[in-house]
Amino acid sequence: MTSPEGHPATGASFVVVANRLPVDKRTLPDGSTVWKRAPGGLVTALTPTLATRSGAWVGWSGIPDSDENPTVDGIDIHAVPLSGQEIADYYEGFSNATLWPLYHDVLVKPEYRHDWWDTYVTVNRRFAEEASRAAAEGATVWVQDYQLQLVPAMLRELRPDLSIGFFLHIPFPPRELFSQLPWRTEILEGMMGADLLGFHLPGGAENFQSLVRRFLHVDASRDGVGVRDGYGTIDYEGRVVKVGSFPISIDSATVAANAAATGDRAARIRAELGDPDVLMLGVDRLDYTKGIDVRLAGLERLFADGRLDPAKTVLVQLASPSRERVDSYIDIRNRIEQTVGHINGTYGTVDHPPIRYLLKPVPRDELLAYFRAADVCLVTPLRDGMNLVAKEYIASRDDLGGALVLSEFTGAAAELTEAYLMNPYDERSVDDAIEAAATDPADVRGKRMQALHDQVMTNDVDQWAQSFLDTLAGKR
Ligand SMILES: Nc1ncnc2c1ncn2[C@@H]1O[C@H](COP(=O)(O)OP(=O)(O)O)[C@@H](O)[C@H]1O
Ligand SMILES: O=P(O)(O)OC[C@H]1O[C@H](O[C@H]2O[C@H](CO)[C@@H](O)[C@H](O)[C@H]2O)[C@H](O)[C@@H](O)[C@@H]1O
Repeated sequence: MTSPEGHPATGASFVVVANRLPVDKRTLPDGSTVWKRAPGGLVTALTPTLATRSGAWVGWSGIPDSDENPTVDGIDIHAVPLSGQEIADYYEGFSNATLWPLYHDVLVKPEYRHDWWDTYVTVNRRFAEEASRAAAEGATVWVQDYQLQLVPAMLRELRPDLSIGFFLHIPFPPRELFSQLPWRTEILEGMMGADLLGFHLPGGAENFQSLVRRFLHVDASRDGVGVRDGYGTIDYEGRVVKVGSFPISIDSATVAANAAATGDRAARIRAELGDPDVLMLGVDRLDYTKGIDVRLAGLERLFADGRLDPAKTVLVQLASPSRERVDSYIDIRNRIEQTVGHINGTYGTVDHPPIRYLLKPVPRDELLAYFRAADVCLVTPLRDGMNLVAKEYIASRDDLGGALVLSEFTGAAAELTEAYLMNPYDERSVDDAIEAAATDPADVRGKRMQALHDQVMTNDVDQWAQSFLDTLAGKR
């Protein structure tokens, strides 16, 4: 059934459009398969809104050529199928070998390929068409992230009745870097299809305003953008587009409760590791942005200089495989594995290698037990949009144990100012922060953790979603 305007009368009044669906296909021991809700912060944050507003989620399953549409926990799934070639060109290529490095300070050289761009346009159109089919007349549609920057304008053209939001989860680069992009005007025009554009930090929003002034020749407000309110405005094609800063967070209360319930697993982890004086932890997707190499180099210097004792220190590095066919990811994996081998070979003994490295995702409860066990969590990215690991570690520590070493180049550093902040480009800063976090007196570390814990418990992911959606709805 369609409305007089030809839009689905029974569609969803709230639609999320994201590269990934919020579900995973799992294989059971008997070989059968089931779809399960993926344990991500975004789906947790949006589940109440999805349930109360008859919501739908448009995305890719992560599997080539799959168009199964399972309903999981009441979420109406609209799968967007991608062929193997499209995964190579749109996801691994344009999204993760062009945009990802360009938006992360050109840490590796972005590849600018016209065939990848053509597939990015084709796939963005497919997402927009599926969102158009899913949305009821006048619905709110929230488009997520750099993989789908053309969707807002494509969707507005198909469905001018919709209220469209867009949120970028990674940094938005300054003019000097963004201008490299051969399709810079098209990307900006694509994003400007939204009614509200959200970034983690005011700086990203202000970079965007500067770029649309330069390349789209539009009038963008010049007052600073505030955090969660005080948005900027851009006059564009007879509409006013809002631009704001909405730092994402985690489901803090659930993380805190589940971490506290891990029981004595944290103590057993320490015992299994030989009861070290200092247990350090790294938890990351294996990505060159995350600075896993930075923390390994810092640890090696601290061992070499006698500032930390390798016999009494353990670093557990939990890494989850990511974008494994992209060259820069193959390179960083090789470099990290070589360095781990070098440090263990040089500073370890047969029964005490100081670094324990795992390349596989760890089950959620086990991860929370590691957070509870660790004296120091090392979050050392060269650039990161937010970094939820930092917030998960802090939420896990209602016992006020532990200390967070945090790179200034993460979005999280803007709020988590009581962390042991460091500049990953400055060896002295790296070494001093790691050493201080490991050796400061318990009362100093406890006070810092108290302030961090209060911050993360007060600002959770529900607040993030509500502040964005209220601003989109004109309530703020
Ligand atoms: N080895 C791992 N095992 C299980 N979960 C992981 C692992 N590494 C990262 N994660 C989870 O993935 C998420 C990473 O989010 P974030 O730090 O924001 O970075 P990104 O989204 O860039 O990977 C967190 O929820 C974290 O707990
Ligand atoms: O989908 P993948 O290619 O496997 O990558 C996983 C996600 O990585 C990126 O995460 C970002 O979003 C986080 C939440 O806002 C933020 O904390 C982090 O700093 C970002 O890197 C990416 O933006 C997502 O689209 C990916 O799904």
